[in-house]
Amino acid sequence: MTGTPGTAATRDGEAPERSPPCGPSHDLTGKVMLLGDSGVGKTCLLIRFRDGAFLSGTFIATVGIDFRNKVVTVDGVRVKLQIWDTAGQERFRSVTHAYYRDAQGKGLWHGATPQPAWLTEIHEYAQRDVVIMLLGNKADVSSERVIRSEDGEMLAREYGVPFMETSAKTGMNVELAFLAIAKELKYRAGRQADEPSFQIRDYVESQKKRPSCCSFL
Ligand SMILES: Nc1nc2c(ncn2[C@@H]2O[C@H](COP(=O)(O)OP(=O)(O)OP(=O)(O)O)[C@@H](O)[C@H]2O)c(=O)[nH]1
Ligand SMILES: [Mg+2]
Repeated sequence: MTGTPGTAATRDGEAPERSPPCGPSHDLTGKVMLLGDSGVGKTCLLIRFRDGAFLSGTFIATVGIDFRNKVVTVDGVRVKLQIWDTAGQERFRSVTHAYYRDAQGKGLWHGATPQPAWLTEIHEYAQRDVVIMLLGNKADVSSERVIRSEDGEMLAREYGVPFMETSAKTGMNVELAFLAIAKELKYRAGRQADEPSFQIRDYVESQKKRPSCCSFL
């Protein structure tokens, strides 16, 4: 869908993209960016989604920007998500801004408190019709979870974006977060005549799991 930086690049251990004899491996491509403060779990969410594993142990902050591809099938359409994992540290901000322009989907992951500043950044640097999703990661950590959830819901309502809590540790809602973006991109790419309209916020609300709760209730 876009000529994005790195589209033709290959990673260590990742084969260069070639079409198999029977046709291309996907029907459309979308670029997704993960944004948020350092340590909120962006890289872990990507690894959970891509490889089904959790990176526990020593925290290694991302330097600059990195990407992984994953093809998902939504409603019979294969969508290649090119997922850009940005560094949350302030000193890399100018590097990551350069990549905003071509992204169709963005995930904002927040740890303890929602960060409206990231939404302001997206509006400043990204395309107008970018798909934004607000995620509250580390939902498996019980402390302050409910407060976080309420804050997240409120911020999401204010900005008109979907919100869900995720956990890279348990996998909760991780697949859904990426699939919802893939569905939206597929819907935008070409709606069939008999296809019902797709509202990403309604879809997320109907599908998301809520953290099983709460020690003080
Ligand atoms: N309990 C719990 N810990 C998590 C979760 N996600 C990430 N972590 C931990 O949080 C720390 C930071 O995770 P990263 O994914 O590296 O954070 P990041 O957002 O990529 O940070 P930067 O690359 O600096 O922007 C690591 O120690 C992870 O093990 C989660 O869902 N639950
Ligand atoms: Mg990282």
